[in-house]
Amino acid sequence: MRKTLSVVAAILENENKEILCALRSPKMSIPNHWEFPGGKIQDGETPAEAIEREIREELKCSIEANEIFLTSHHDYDTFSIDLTAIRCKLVEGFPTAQEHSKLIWLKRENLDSLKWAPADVATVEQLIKEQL
Ligand SMILES: Nc1nc2c([nH]c(=O)n2[C@H]2C[C@H](O)[C@@H](COP(=O)(O)OP(=O)(O)OP(=O)(O)O)O2)c(=O)[nH]1
Repeated sequence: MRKTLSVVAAILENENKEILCALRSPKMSIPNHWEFPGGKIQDGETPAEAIEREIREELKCSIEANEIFLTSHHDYDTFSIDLTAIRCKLVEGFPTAQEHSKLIWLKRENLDSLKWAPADVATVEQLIKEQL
């Protein structure tokens, strides 16, 4: 049976209203695609706990999970993903890439210039739409 991953992703906005975008490295699954940083929810974790842990591990900074922005489902060829995008606030430190190839802050209207992981397209569209 096809596996469904439960994944959380952080929507982090800076004081210039730019959103943090992360480029998956050639070594990661779905390589060379942009995503909202995050990862798989572990057993027993709430989505908020999962995103706070993932960002601590992946970007070496502390965030606080605020509200859920969007939940979406996407079928890849070999697995499916339930993606929960959560609005988050930076509380300590500054995001630095550990595994990602690159981190950039982008205005919402420019988000669609990147090659996103297919599961993220719904979230990107909602972010762009929200601004109009
Ligand atoms: N973190 C994150 N993952 C995403 C997004 N969109 C998307 O399709 N994914 C996929 C990529 C991965 O297959 C999965 C997330 O798990 P992960 O980040 O722990 O993936 P990984 O395979 O690099 O990690 P691992 O199994 O090697 O520990 O969800 C997104 O916006 N953020």
